Amino acid sequence: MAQIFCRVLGSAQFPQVSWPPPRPAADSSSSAHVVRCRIRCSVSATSSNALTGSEARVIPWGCEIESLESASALQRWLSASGLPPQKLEIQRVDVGERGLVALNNIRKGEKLLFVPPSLVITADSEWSCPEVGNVLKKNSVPDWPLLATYLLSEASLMSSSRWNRYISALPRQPYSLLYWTPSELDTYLVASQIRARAIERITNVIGTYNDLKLRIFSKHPELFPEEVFNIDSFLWSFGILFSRLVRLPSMNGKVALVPWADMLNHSPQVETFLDYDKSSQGIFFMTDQSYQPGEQVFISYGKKSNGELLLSYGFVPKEGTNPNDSVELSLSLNKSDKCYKEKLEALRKHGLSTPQRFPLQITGWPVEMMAYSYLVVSPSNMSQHFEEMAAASSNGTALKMGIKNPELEEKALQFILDCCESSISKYSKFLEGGGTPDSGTFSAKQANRKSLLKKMATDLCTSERRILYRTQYILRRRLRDMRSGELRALTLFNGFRKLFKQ
Ligand SMILES: C[S@@+](CC[C@H](N)C(=O)[O-])C[C@H]1O[C@@H](n2cnc3c(N)ncnc32)[C@H](O)[C@@H]1O
Repeated sequence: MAQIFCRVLGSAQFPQVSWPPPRPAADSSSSAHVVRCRIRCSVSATSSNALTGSEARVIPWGCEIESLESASALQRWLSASGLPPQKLEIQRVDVGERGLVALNNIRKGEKLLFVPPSLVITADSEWSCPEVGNVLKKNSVPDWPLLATYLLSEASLMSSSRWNRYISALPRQPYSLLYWTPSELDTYLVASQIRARAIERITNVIGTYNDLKLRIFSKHPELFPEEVFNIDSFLWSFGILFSRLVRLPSMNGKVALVPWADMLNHSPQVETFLDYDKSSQGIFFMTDQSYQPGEQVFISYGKKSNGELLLSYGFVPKEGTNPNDSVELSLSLNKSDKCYKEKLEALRKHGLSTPQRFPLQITGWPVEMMAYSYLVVSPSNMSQHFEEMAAASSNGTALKMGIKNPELEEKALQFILDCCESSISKYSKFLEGGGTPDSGTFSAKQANRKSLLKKMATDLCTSERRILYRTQYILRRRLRDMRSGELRALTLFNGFRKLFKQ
């Protein structure tokens, strides 16, 4: 399948920005104009920060996600600005707070939306403060940080920006893992590998912001005032990109924010995605099921696991409804292994390391994980095969029969089973213990947030443990069959021996 929201990252993380060293500073003669036109936003410190757990500034843009007022204003503005009449309307919905709901009968295979390019935000969009955009472009800032800065620059201009209606309807406080504090990640996601992915992502966003600040913002303080371009506002704008940006296959993979289309929620049961229609010159999608009036219409954000959906979009689908769900199992070389160094070297040569994470699905595990396990349990007399095992762990090529033998296979399966069981026990400790008890007193808002995060973490951990239980069951059965097969062979052999002795 081609692309959908935030496909740009796939399973990898945000690419750290590194572009050529800054060129000579931009002409600052126009900066007075920029300062005049930018409405300085006063921000207050009330909520806790995803990075340090310290006090952070409240974002003054956007709205509460359940707010329909700003969504209706957005709808009116879009219609007046060239959005053709729609068969859909923004409404409060059961899944996803606000969503697009069918106004008429919609057939399977129908094309919907047709958002014109003039209503789409891309890296080529005009800046209300062109001086700001020019500095970023002169410094060859890549699309993602450029769009994050664009959003903030336009947001700070409020009604002077043409995107005011759009920005006012964006959620002020999304719940993606980008906004969880380190202590929330540690408390609620201690068992899940998604915690490490969240930390990687937060670190990358901070690194990107620091790069921008060092190379550009600090050199043009009149264009990039700290009140607007700070780490808290960047976390917000990156959060908006992670949860709403689309990559359009028919526009050579161009990334875009598509107002109106980005009100569509995700369903793991549909496969349709947004794209550009060359003939009608608009962003559209083709329904892959029919809808009756009043029903919510969905698209797919991609074949993502529940953990990946929580990471970028801040929600976990209902248990058992996501056919693309998976859980990562972390495998490590044994530090006391005589061949530890040799094995690690072979892994590194193929872009792997220790520990290494592999995705398990309810339907099975990747061949790469099996090859990695062979390498972990191989004795030193198999060192001539380490290289081949490491390669297979990386690219999934089949191991030769000479390497695969029943004894080693049994050891490898037992190793995976042990890792699975130790992971299950971490999940059970969290799920049955309910995490570390909350200490201190909280405002109603803080208590609300805590119970929401805890619910999402519990849903995620329950779905991940379910996959681990299934894997454990299959591994145990396979080992039992192997062992009973060995036993049968041994009994048969002893029977023959007795026969020949007689
Ligand atoms: C592209 S926006 C969709 C519009 C969004 N509901 C709104 O009101 O702005 C993506 C966000 O919608 C919500 N969302 C999308 N699909 C969802 C689902 N299946 N269940 C719960 N929330 C969902 C999440 O908050 C996600 O970050």
